[in-house]
Amino acid sequence: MMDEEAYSSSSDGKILPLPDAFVEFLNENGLDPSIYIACDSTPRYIRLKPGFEAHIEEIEAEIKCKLESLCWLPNFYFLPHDIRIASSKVYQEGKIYGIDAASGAAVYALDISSGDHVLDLCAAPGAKLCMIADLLGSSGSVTGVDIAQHRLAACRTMLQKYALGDRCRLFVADGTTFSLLPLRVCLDSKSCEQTESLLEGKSLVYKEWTSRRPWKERKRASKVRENGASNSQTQDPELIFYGRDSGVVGMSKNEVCQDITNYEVSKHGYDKVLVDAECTHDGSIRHIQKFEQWGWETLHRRVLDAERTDDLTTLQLQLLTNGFRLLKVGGTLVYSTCSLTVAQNEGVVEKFLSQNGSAELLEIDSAKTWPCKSGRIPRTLRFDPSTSCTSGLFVAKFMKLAI
Ligand SMILES: C[S@@+](CC[C@H](N)C(=O)[O-])C[C@H]1O[C@@H](n2cnc3c(N)ncnc32)[C@H](O)[C@@H]1O
Repeated sequence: MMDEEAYSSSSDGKILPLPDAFVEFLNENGLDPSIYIACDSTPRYIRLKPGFEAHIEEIEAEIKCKLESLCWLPNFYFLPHDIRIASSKVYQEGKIYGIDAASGAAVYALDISSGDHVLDLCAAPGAKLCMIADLLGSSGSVTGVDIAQHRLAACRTMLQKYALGDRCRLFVADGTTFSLLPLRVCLDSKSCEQTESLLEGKSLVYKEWTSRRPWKERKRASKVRENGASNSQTQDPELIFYGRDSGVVGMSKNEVCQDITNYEVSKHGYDKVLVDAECTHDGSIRHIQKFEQWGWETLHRRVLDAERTDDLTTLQLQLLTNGFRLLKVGGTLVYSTCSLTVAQNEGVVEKFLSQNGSAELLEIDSAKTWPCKSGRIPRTLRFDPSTSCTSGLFVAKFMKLAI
């Protein structure tokens, strides 16, 4: 339980289970602290893996509760607070997984079609990446990038658990400088049967991925990581996973990691990019609640510190700019954060638009039936617990125009 002194009152006199410093942070950022009152009643959600619709009764029997579907998002169900799914067979087999409905909406905003090549620039731990891979079906590809190796390793585990990795590649890399194209050209022209051979010039080709990598290869990767730790700007992307249909199998390292020109990007860049950027997580009620265990004193350093917020907005703009650079002309990008502050959302969007003449802010068509509010810039969206019965999320969508 929280300390008595950790309670604070909102402008309408309601008692909030939040420390004064956090309420002050919300007030400074123009956020209504009372949205956090709904935190205890905000539902949890699960997504049913497509193809398992006929198994719903079996799933209900196993988790011992009736599942109510969410009317505005396909395959999403409410999960009562007292139901635990982690030890259930259906969860362990990957038929259901926990993901907030607002996160699901950000992925739907991408409007993924079969055959798309998708880049997820801040992919770990991977709930959105799994959903992207799910929506992609049996063509196209998804490339996940994250700077945190251990978090991306968790994402790899999740992809394997849900059997969604066939068309995925995962790179440990800095999303602000990541510069690899999708392997669309190669996917069209190469067959996986060339895997066992060596290419001319003795360049090694990637064989089918296995978790049991040869000792020499693991040593090389850890050396690269060590060197990179002292000079993260020049670190090469490290491929930590690729599926059998990701286009990597049968390719040489040089082919996978080749340099690109702007002309190539405009034609062969990604069809869709998700930049679910690092942020202060202040919109994620469950994240804020964790400070009860971590100690409210750490909230200042992790969320409220103005210097950290300035660094974050710079990082967010760089991630958005680089994600947009890797988009082909006519492609679309979704920028999202689980912060509700203006600086990390509309502030970043405004700066980005002023620096990128080929970016157009798009209306998100599917959002017409979503229970969310418009952001301070028209066409942007805000989810929050009291409006949407979800965690807080900001979503903006852009298209790359030919100029
Ligand atoms: C909000 S989380 C992403 C959540 C993820 N999209 C999901 O659905 O599970 C932000 C992620 O950005 C990553 N990150 C932070 N700085 C980065 C950078 N410069 N390049 C790539 N990823 C970065 C963090 O490691 C973190 O995993």
